[in-house]
Amino acid sequence: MFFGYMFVDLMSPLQSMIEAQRGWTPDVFGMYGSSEFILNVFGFLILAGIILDKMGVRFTGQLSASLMFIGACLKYYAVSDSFAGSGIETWLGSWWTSFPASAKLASLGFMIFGCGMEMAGITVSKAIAKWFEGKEMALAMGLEMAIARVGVFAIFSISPWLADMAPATVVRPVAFCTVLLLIGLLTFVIFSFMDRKLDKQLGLDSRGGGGSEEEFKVSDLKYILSSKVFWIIAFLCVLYYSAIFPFQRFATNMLESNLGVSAQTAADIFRWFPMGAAAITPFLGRYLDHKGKGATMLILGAILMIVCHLTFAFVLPEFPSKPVAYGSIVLLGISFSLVPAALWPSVPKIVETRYLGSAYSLIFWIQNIGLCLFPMLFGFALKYFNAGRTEGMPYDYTRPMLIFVACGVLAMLLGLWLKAEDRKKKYGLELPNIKK
Ligand SMILES: NCCCC[C@H](NC(=O)[C@@H](N)CCCCN)C(=O)O
Repeated sequence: MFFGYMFVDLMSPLQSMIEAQRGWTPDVFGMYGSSEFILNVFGFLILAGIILDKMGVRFTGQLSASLMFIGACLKYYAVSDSFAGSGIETWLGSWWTSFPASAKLASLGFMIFGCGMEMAGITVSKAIAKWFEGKEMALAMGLEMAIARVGVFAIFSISPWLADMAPATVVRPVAFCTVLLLIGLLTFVIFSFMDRKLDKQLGLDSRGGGGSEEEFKVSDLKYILSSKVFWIIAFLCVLYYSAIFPFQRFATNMLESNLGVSAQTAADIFRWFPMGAAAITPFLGRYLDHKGKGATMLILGAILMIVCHLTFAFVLPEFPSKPVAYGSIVLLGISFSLVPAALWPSVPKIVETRYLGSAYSLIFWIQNIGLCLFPMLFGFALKYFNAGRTEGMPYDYTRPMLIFVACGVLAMLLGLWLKAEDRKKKYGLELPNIKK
């Protein structure tokens, strides 16, 4: 997860450089960002959930880590100098000419990587639920997400530094993260041995099944799809995350434009966002394990996000102050701890373990639709509202940012609805995870 999250965001602080070196304008950059989710949206994630519930965490984990590595290799080739001037580049550049050939192949690589990354995400969640059932599950998930956030922090620091080394190039950070993904694949193989040992101790079969619960059947999906609370969680998830991950991709340039600073300085400010989240998420997970209050945490997280995005939209352009920028980013980090820390451990409370993988995959699927559309929508909004902008001028982010504010408002309303449903139907979303 650490290396995966690094790979996802390695281009984020390099928007200006990739525009200068490979001609990726903001709309191209936005579409490239969306490509991570395209195959998932067109059904791969549903299949991934079924594979996970049928084949178990070890097989699915190794398959997903392999896909991540293959996708990364393709993306590396797309931005490399050997691709520039090749026959493939000529052919890819001969159609849909407004979208550069390097962006087309990099997007294909990112699509394959994205399948592996999301499949790994659900696999890891199911593995944690298996290893920590009735124990410190939220803390374990919180730590996993904290490690992922440290990855984002690390890449926001390392990527511009690697890219800026003479001769400045976007290729170096891509190559670096591709090697890390190979190491990630090897670490999952090691985990698989440990997981097999756990199964032996628990008396489970080679796929981690065969305990007291029934085996998963594809028809079980109907139990998930007919649950109202499942849909509330899924829509809350898509709205909340659509205002976080797509924003993350544009945040460096937003700060660059609003504060009038360099890309490096903007990335230096923004990298504290995942760090804030990394520091707090495990504590909130622990709180949830011992005290509960999951639904309340979701509402609070959405409110904090609204405040932050309003600040980026209206306050920063008027008062381009670094303390205001840092303050809002730390606050957004707190929001980004509250929601994930409460959201993911809530899923095992509303569905049975045998179809937990499919429940996670359906939530990820709906979330991926948002993550796929929002960078495009935001990229187009940015271009539309900056129609008169000339090369080198800062972008105006005020009106595009309202897209993210609206997501926050809707997520907050869903959080309130979820809390009301929980009070009525007693899912235990406000109760601690640890059973004494
Ligand atoms: N075991 C993973 C729990 C979910 C963590 C969550 N990630 C997602 O929701 C992903 N579907 C989206 C990741 C987008 C970047 N690739 C998180 O909070 O990071």
